[in-house]
Amino acid sequence: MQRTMTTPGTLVELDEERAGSVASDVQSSLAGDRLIVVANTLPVRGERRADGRGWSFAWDEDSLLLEVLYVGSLRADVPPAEQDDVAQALLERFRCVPAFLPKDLCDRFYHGFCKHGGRFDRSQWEAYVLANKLFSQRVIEVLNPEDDYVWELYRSLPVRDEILKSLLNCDLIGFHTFDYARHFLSCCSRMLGIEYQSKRGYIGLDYFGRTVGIKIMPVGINMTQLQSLLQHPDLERQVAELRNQFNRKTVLLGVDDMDIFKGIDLKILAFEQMLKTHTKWQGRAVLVQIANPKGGSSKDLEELQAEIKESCQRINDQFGRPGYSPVVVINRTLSSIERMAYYTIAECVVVSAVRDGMNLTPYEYIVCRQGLAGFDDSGDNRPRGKSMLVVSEFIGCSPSLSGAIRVNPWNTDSTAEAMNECIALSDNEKQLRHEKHYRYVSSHDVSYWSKSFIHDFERSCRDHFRRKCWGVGLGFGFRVVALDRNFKKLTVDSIVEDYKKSKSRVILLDYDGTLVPQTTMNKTPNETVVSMMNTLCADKKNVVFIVSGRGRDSLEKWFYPCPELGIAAEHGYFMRWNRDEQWQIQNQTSEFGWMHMAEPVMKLYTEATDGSYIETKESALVWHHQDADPGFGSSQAKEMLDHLESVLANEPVSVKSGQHIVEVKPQAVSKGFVAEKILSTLMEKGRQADFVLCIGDDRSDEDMFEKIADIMKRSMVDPQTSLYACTVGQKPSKAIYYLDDANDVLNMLEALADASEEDGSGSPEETSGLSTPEQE
Ligand SMILES: O=P(O)(O)OC[C@H]1O[C@H](O[C@H]2O[C@H](CO)[C@@H](O)[C@H](O)[C@H]2O)[C@H](O)[C@@H](O)[C@@H]1O
Repeated sequence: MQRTMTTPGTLVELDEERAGSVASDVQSSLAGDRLIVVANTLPVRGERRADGRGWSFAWDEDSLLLEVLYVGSLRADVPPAEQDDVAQALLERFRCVPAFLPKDLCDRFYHGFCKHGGRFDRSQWEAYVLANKLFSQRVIEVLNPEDDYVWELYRSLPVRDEILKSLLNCDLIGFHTFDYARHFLSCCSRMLGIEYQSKRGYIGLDYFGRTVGIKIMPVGINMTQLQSLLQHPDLERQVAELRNQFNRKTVLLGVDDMDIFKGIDLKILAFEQMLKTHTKWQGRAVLVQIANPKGGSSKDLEELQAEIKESCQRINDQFGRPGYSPVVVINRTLSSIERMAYYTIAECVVVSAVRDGMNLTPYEYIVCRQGLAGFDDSGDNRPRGKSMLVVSEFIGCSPSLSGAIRVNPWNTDSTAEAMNECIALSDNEKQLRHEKHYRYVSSHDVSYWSKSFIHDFERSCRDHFRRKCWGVGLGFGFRVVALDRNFKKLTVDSIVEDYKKSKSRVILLDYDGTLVPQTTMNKTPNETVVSMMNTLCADKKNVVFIVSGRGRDSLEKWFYPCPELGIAAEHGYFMRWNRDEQWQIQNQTSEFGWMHMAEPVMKLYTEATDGSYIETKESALVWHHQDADPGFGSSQAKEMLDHLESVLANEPVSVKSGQHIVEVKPQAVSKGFVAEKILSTLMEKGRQADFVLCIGDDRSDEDMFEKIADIMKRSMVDPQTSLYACTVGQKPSKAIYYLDDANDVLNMLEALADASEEDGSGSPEETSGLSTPEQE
C-alpha cells in the first residue's frame, strides 16, 4: 500500500511528516524501493547450538527464496531474553524480521484455526487475530509507506466478513487457481455486493474508490535450487539403496504432511482396492507413504493416525509375504536429498488431499524424474524421463497438470483405477505425459511466478501517485479509501453558517437511502421528517424539493401533510412545485412503445429469478432483485442490463442499475434535468440561488451532482453561491461532500430547520418567494 495515511475514526488527513514517522532504524538501513514478503513462517531454520550458547540459522532449502525482506514467524521457540539478539542476527544475515509467537499461540492459530476442519472455535479465531496483529506490528516497524510494496502470503481464508474486508485493503490479491479466485469473487459479490470487472484480461474489484486487482497464477518450484540438489553426491547413493530395498517393485509414492486434509487414509484404502481388483500387482506394487509430522495434536489427528495404522496392518497381513510389505509408512521428516531419492525411484506419485493450497509435491517429482539428463541426443528433443501422477481434483496444482489422472479422492474405486492405469500405461505414454509436465514445470518456476506478480503489483499501484488514499477506522473496521483530493465530510457548523447568510436557497433531497435508510422496511417518512420538511418550506427563502425515482402516487400520499414541498417523481418525469399545483409532465417524452420490448425481457428474468419482481411506473419499468438470492440476483441483473441495452439500442431510453434494481426510463428524464429546471426557473424569475444543497445516495443522484457543477460554470446561479453537493456514504462520487448515513442527513437538516425563519423574515425584496412560476 503506497501513499496510505492511517488514522482512527473518520477521515482526517495526516501530514507527510506524521505519516513517515513510523520509520525505524531498520527501515533507514534498508532504504529504497523494496518488496516486503509477509508469510506465516520465515524461510530460515533455527537450532540452538550444541553447546547451548546461542543459535545457528540456515536458509530453509524447502522454501521459496526471493531477494526480498521477509517478515514471518520462526520455527523455533526462542526465549524472550534472547529474542533481540536473534532478531538482529536474522535481519543482518538473512533480511528476515521474525515475529516471535509463543508456542501455545502458534498451536491455536495455525494447527487450531487454520488447520482445523471442525466447528468454529472463537478462542482459535482470537489466536488467529492476535497472531496477525503480531505480524502486522513487525511489518509496521519496517515499513516505509512511500517506497515499499508489501506482499502477504496467506495459506488459508476460513473466516468471512472480517477477513474478506481486510483483504480488500490490498492492491493485488493472488490465487493459485481460477477455482479459488472464483470462490473469492463470489464471496465478494454475495457478502459485500461487489461485482468484478474484467478489462483487457485483468480482473478488478472496485472497492472504496480503489481497484483491487485479482491475479490468478499458480506458484512454481525453485528450479535452480532443485537442480543443484540433484547434483548432490549423496543422491546417487541413496537412490541405489532404495532401488535395492524395493528390489524391482513398482513404487507408488505419497509425500504429505500428517494432517487431516491430506487424505492419506483414503489413499491407503484406494491402494488396497487396487490390489484386490488388479491382482497382478500383488507382490509387485508398493505404496510408500512419507508422512511428515507437523506437530500439534487433536482428537481428529489421533483418530486418523490410528486408522492409518490399522489399514496398513490389514493390507500387509492380507497381501504381504516375506520380503514384501505392500504398504510402507515413514513417519518422520526426510531431508531434501532423501525425499528426492524417493521421487527418483517412484513410478507414480499419488496426491489424494481433500483440500490443499497448491501442493508442489508433483512438481518436485517431475523434476527429479527428469534428473540431470536433460534431453537425449536422439534428435527429437524428447526427455528420457517417465513420470505418472494421480492427483486430487481439490488441490491447487491439479489444473496445471494436464497429463495427470485427476480423481475425486473420496471415490476409492476410481482412485484405485487411476493408480492401476498410471502404473500400467506403456512407457511411451508415460514419457509423453512426463515431457508435457516437465516443460510446464521447468518454465513456470518460482522466478517466473514472482516476476509476473511483481509486474502486476507495480501496475496495480501505479495509479497511487495520482490519487490520495486514506486509512479509515480501526481494527477490522479499517479500510483503505481512495478519494478525490477535495472530498470531505459535510460539517453542520459550516453549512449552517452559509445557510444563515444566504437569501435564495434551493434544497434538493433524494428519498430512498437519504431521508429513509435503504434497510428500513417501512418506507413512509416519519413525523420528524414531515415536520422538518414543513419547517424548511416555511422559510420563504427556501425552495425545497424531494427528487426521487419513486412514483408520484406514493410520494404524494407520504408528503400530503407538506403543502409547500416540491416533488419530482420518477426522476423528474413528474414535477410540481407545491401540493396545489398540477403535476407537470416532462413533455419531451411521449413515446412509450419501448415498454412492450422491455417488459418481456424483464419477465423472462423474473420467472428465472426467485424473489424478483417488476415495478411498472408511469414512465419507467423497474426490475427489483432485493429479495432474490444476493449472488444470483446481481448476476442476473448484470446479464439483464446487457440484454436490455442490446434490445433497446435504438430506443430513446436509458437502462441503469441502482440499489438492487435495473431501471429503464426515458433518456430525457434524469435528476440532473430536475436540478437544472429548478435553478433555471428561479433565474428566469430573477431569484438566482446563492445557496444550493443537493443530497443523494445512489447513481441517479450523481446526475444531479454533475449537473449542478455544470450549472455553476454556466453562471445560472450567483457566483458566490454556497454549493453543497453531498453523497450519503464515503464512496467515490461527483459530490464534494459526504455524510455517513440517513441519520447524519436528518441531523444536518434539523440544524438547518433550527436556523430557519418561519416567514423568511427579511424584507420582501430579500426573499426568493416560494410561489411557483405559474402562480405568479
Ligand atoms: O431516487 P430514490 O428516492 O433513491 O428511489 C429509487 C428507487 O426507489 C424504490 O426502490 C428502492 O426501494 C425498494 C423497496 O421499496 C427496494 O426494493 C429497491 O432495492 C430500492 O432501490 C423504487 O421502487 C424505485 O422505483 C426507485 O427508482
